[in-house]
Amino acid sequence: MTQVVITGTGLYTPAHAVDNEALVKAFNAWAKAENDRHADAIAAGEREALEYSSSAFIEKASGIKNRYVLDADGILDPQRMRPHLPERGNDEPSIQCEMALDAARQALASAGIEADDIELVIVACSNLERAYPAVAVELQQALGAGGYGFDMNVACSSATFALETAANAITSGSVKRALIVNPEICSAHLNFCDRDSHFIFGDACTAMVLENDAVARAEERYAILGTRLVTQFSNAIRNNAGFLNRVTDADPNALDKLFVQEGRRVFKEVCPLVARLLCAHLASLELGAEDVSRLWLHQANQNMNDLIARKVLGANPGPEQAPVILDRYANTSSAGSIIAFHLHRDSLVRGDIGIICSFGAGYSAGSVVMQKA
Ligand SMILES: CC(C)(COP(=O)(O)OP(=O)(O)OC[C@H]1O[C@@H](n2cnc3c(N)ncnc32)[C@H](O)[C@@H]1OP(=O)(O)O)[C@@H](O)C(=O)NCCC(=O)NCCSC(=O)CC(=O)O
Repeated sequence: MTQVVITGTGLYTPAHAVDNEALVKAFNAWAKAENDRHADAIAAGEREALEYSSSAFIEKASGIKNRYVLDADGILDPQRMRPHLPERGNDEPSIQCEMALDAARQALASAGIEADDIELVIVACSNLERAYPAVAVELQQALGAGGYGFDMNVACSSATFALETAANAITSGSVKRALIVNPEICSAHLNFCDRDSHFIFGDACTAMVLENDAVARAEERYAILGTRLVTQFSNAIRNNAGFLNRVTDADPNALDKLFVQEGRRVFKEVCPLVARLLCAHLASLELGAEDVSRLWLHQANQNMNDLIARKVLGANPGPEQAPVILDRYANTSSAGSIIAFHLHRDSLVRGDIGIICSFGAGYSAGSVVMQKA
């Protein structure tokens, strides 16, 4: 039987770091200016004054202390409150292709292979820069990869869904090597004027090389023992941006064309869904909590991750067992669990078992159980 292995990973981290203090300062300056602008209406009781944000709340409610973004200046400008990413011409590389190239080259180097060894390129992320041509096809050409490529979007679960897709392509014999990249520009879909969520997201891009074990060259390999995916429709995380916006005569700048969530509901509904998925997946592989050395969980909220890890492992996990990267990176959507895998796997030894787990909009959740070979 074909064994699929992960042989390389890469991570692109944007140059601009924004800590909670800087973000809150910009939000509060914007909120004060709005309140000043509407002072009469507020005094007349016709309008509620905007409340201020606080770093202490953000860290306590989410665990986030910092995020990396493609453009900090636009986000931190109270007159703008959104990144500024100038439009690129058709003859220039797209932003997502550029992010992906950096992460992909690292992943290829760690797998010890060349770009033309790759036969399948999947760009999997929450937001794609354009409708077509696929960013994956642009990346395929920019890298010099062979075969074919396509884009896919399963929001925060894009990476795990792509892992199953790529693993199946290798198992079927269709390709021997695949590259998955997750270029997330979450700062572009985030409403920085929404006190409830302005702190949630950051930008990053991850990459992974998957290979048929029989052709892999890298010494460090993670054998995929199984994948399991689940979806369950919910409006609790939603973004109505889409190509029909122009023709429905809806306001294309309306706030529902950005990320909107009911955070409490997400917390309550998604934790049990994910815990059930992971426990059932382990059981189907005849594994128990005691067999799991590491949980590389989706990085959205620290309290959520603690709860899921407790439900799956039966005890509070140490930082080694369920590594945290959301304190530095915030929620980078599909890239989050892969950043955790990329940065926190060195201490594993041969035979150790770990799970990459995603969850998010859809709802969607994915589990990839791996063993260090
Ligand atoms: C968003 C949250 C951090 C919010 O934390 P809480 O639920 O504890 O907080 P809350 O909204 O109930 O608010 C509690 C109190 O704090 C106040 N409050 C809200 N925002 C504040 C701020 N910025 N500063 C100070 N106070 C604030 C509220 O008004 C309220 O006040 P009062 O008490 O006076 O009423 C959390 O709910 C969360 O992370 N949920 C899970 C979200 C998640 O994982 N989403 C997935 C994202 S989608 C994803 O990952 C990507 C994808 O799928 O694409």
